[in-house]
Amino acid sequence: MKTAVIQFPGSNCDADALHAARLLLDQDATFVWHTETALPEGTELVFLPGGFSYGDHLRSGAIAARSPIMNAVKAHAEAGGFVLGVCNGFQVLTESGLLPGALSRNRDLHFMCKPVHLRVENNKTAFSKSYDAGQVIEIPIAHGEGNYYADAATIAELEEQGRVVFRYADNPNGSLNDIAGIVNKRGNVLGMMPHPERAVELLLGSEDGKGVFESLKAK
Ligand SMILES: NC(=O)CC[C@H](N)C(=O)O
Repeated sequence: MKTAVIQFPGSNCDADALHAARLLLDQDATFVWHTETALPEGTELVFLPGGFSYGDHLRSGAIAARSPIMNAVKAHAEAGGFVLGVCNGFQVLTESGLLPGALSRNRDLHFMCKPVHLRVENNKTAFSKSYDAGQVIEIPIAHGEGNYYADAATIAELEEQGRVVFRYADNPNGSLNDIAGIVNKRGNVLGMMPHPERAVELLLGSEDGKGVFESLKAK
């Protein structure tokens, strides 16, 4: 699966994202700088990595969401292409309107960096089909603003449509309904705060994140 990893000033999980993509999806995965206006020909997956784009100035992901490459990312998503946003990438997706809701300061106002347990709530999506329904996986979080919020109608819609893909087993940040990852209505855009790319080899402590990439590969 041909993958483009978008780099913003302040991205810091871009190398890990590229490594995971090359390991599990496609040797030819490439970086794309945020000032570009087009994705490489034939891109199937856009990977928005974690980090502190623009130093989290204004709000996490707010400036990155308005960078030139995002027009191409939106067009890619509208055409049905896959988009995976992890951590700051999830924040960029909510800020750009590709996913609903917002990520606000963690409940305890601390940056948190630790492995957490997630329950796979929906294993029918292109990003989760290699997991079992209800499977509990261990993937690290590393964020200060991962507290998922949306209005009650949006939360109800996400739940009714099975769009909560990953839920925290032990909510670390105050996210409504323990939400750790959601998909858009069409199912081709996933945002999640935990970092699957940091859990793709046992050397890293867990390989439970591999399923996200293996699901995409099997799509
Ligand atoms: N690892 C990350 O992507 C950090 C995300 C974000 N800037 C935060 O701290 O909330």
